[in-house]
Amino acid sequence: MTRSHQERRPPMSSEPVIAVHGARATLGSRPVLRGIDLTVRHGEVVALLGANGSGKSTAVRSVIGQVPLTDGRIDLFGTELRRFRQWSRVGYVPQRTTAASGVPATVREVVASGRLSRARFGLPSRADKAAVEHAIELVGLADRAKDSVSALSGGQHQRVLIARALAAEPELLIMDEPMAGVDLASQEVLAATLREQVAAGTTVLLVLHELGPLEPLIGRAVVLRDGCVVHDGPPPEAVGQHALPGHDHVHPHAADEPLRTGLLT
Ligand SMILES: Nc1ncnc2c1ncn2[C@@H]1O[C@H](COP(=O)(O)OP(=O)(O)OP(=O)(O)O)[C@@H](O)[C@H]1O
Repeated sequence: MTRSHQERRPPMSSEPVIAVHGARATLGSRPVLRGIDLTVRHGEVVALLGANGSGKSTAVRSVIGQVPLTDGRIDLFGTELRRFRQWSRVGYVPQRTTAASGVPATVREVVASGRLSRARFGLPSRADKAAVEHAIELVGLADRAKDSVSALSGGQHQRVLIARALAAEPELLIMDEPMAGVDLASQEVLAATLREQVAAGTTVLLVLHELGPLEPLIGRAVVLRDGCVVHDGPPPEAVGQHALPGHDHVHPHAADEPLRTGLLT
């Protein structure tokens, strides 16, 4: 990332970046998280793995405050979630949806929206604009910056979402299945982008259904089953080949999904 990104980093703290203790959450009447513990320390790259419906998305959505806990506690950067306000330190890339957004925003506008949490006094500063351009370059879309996002492929959409998260130069990047439905060329761009973030010291929590091209970056894997952690340690070797014991993940983004997907939903 940029020099300013490196310089901006606070001194290494012994506080975990994410600390989840005994987290329970219910969606509808269904207990989806059933007492999860998860700790992510500064500079770690942690993959959250598990079968469809095991609670991965719910777990990361609870970490960013989108799903309330019925029990347990979550701290971000040493602050209890309900008192945490420093959201510009956190970049979030949601799971890609297939709903059309219909929003005729350009690539640059969508990426710039990710910088709003850092902009002061309303107008974007020179540094804000530079960070937006840098994020667009990182994901290899500089030549598409003025194009409407509705003209992009699914993989390019995903790159825009990631650039939007990177525009704020977050210290913690949380991504929900960033490789889902992404073509090989975009996967390589995303892996290179992530490598650069990790080298700059960014802490990363990723929901994945296979390690794939990100495998060399992953330091630890946490595997969920039925809302419980069943493994927390080295990435299971066979995950890249879909051979995790009990693996029954069916990918939600099948090849026949529409190319145009909702960016802002
Ligand atoms: N809004 C909701 N209301 C009720 N149940 C829900 C809701 N959202 C998710 N669920 C259920 O909660 C469970 C966990 O869902 P979640 O999306 O966290 O799983 P996941 O591990 O991320 O799955 P996937 O790999 O398919 O994305 C599933 O059984 C799902 O059907």
